[in-house]
Amino acid sequence: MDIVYIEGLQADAVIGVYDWERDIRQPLVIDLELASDNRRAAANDAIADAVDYDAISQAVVAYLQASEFELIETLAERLATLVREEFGIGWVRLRLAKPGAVKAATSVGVIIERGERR
Ligand SMILES: Nc1nc2c(c(=O)[nH]1)N=C([C@H](O)[C@@H](O)CO)CN2
Repeated sequence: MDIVYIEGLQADAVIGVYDWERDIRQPLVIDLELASDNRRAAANDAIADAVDYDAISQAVVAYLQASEFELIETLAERLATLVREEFGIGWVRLRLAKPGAVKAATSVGVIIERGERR
């Protein structure tokens, strides 16, 4: 299995459990590892045969900007489903960070893996 990755994808979203968080947008940072078999794309030198990190980045940012969940767990789960279903990705590892959430921490967040790694 090969991997196509996206690192440090940033967007602001309505996210959080507290009342004050429902009226503001907060920065989120996403890292994605996407299962791929890069051999066909490499052999044909064709984007049509590749996992298109640009198209996936655009879809993820659009989803983040429109989302209004309370928990980052929920958002992470929905993003993993979006990537797998819309782009036919068999396995994804997703790290969702909410850097401003805890004053004493550089960042907090979740890491999930969904699908079969093969
Ligand atoms: N496991 C989680 N813990 C917390 C979350 C969360 O989404 N998942 N959210 C918050 C608050 O919204 C916090 O980010 C405000 O600073 C607290 N704990």
